[in-house]
Amino acid sequence: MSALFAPTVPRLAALPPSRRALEIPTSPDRPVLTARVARLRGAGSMVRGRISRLSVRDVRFPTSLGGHGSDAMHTDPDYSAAYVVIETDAEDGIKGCGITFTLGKGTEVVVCAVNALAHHVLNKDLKDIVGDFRGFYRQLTSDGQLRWIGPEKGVVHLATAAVLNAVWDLWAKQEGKDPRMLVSCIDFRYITDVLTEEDALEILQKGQVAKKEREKQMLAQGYPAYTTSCAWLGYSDDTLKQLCAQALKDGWTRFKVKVGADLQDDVRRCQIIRDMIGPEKTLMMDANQRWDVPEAVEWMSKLAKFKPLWIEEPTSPDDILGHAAISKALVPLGIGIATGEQCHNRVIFKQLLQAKALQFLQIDSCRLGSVNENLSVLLMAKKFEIPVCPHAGGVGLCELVQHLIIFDYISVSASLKNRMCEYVDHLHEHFKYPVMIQRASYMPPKDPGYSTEMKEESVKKHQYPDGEVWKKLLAAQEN
Ligand SMILES: C[C@H](O)[C@@H](O)[C@@H](O)[C@H](O)C(=O)O
Ligand SMILES: [Mg+2]
Repeated sequence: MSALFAPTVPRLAALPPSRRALEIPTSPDRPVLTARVARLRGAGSMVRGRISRLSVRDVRFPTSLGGHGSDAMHTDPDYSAAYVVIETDAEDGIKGCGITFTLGKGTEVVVCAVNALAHHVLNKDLKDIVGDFRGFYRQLTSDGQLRWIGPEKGVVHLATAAVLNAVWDLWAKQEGKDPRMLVSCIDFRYITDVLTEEDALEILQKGQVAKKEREKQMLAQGYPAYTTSCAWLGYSDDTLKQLCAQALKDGWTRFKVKVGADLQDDVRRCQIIRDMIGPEKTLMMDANQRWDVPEAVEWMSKLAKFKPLWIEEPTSPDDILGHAAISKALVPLGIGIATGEQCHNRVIFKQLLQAKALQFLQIDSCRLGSVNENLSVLLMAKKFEIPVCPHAGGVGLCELVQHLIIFDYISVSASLKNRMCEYVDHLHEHFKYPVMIQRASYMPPKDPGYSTEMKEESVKKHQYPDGEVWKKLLAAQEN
């Protein structure tokens, strides 16, 4: 039902109206493509085209000017994206769009990496790519020369995410997916000690039970969200109060506040927000990797009175045992550990789970190797019974990750307990299929694809350094 995964919606939406009548909604015991439809189209004809063009652009939004997105470590973030578009020779006008999220200057480095990866995609048939998606994923992440500057982490992995997100968008616009197909996209290398292909299939098959009810529930109520928009670190107390009052009016019940730079500031800001939202509503805190391990425990002991559900990224994202130590100290105070937005790959997530280092797992649609790698993490989280609460915000992260988390609920976790997806109220107007929030919940996307496509006008305006917005800003800086 989420447009990326539910077999019915993307295909219905992608087809011309005259052919929609042929579609029969899928159910667990019905193949994705019904025999009748397959016969009419010619089996396999849904996946079509050879990738004939890949373009990548450096798109930046000057969010730092308003302090939007600021935290204890990223004080002047310009929300940006390396924006990839792939086209095919199929002459159907369908293109695949992919992004990865970056902050300003970092974008130009990611753009270079995308260009370095492009030859893996160009001139390939989409059918061959998705026919062996696991192999293709491995080809991209195991490039004999590029993996040296990864492997599967940092700039090359962000570039991999952007490229693969475009492939998923293209594929999702063309056809739906079933459990076996999804499992065949996952590279299980390095994780078979906790999740095998058989485990994955078993989880997904169990996830088919009562799936229709969960789909209906999502369509009616949406997926619960929380907001980070009120309490960026660079916001004044007045802005914080004003945004918080508005969010309460809009029905938000879960809030995240940035902490970690100055304890007195944190105490004051947390007091303001707790007073405004009251004792019952949910509060989360995010330190963005600011502390050492003992410092994290000490600092959070002082903020415990504000009853945070979790502290996010208390220390280096690479410090698995450090997270475990912090978790051991803070869980007795009722504070869980959340992390993931800067986790390199599935291996780090595996170890975080093995080490009992987190209580909330935060996948990121643009840092991990696209849907392929995120699927493996969702399945591992299910195996360890750790709730997934995705990282979103940035540019387009909400648009992408809503597909993953709604899929998680419908087909993997089957639970909403302790689960919610981040929401940030910025930059959605630049997307062709922006997220829809109702009653503080993500309403399932119904348009074809992965909601990755940006409006051409927005891309042109914000392209760095020649777009209209940057030309003006850069000229003003010179004067
Ligand atoms: C620089 C960014 O805005 C981060 O502060 C942001 O992604 C944040 O960690 C979050 O959890 O939303
Ligand atoms: Mg965060």
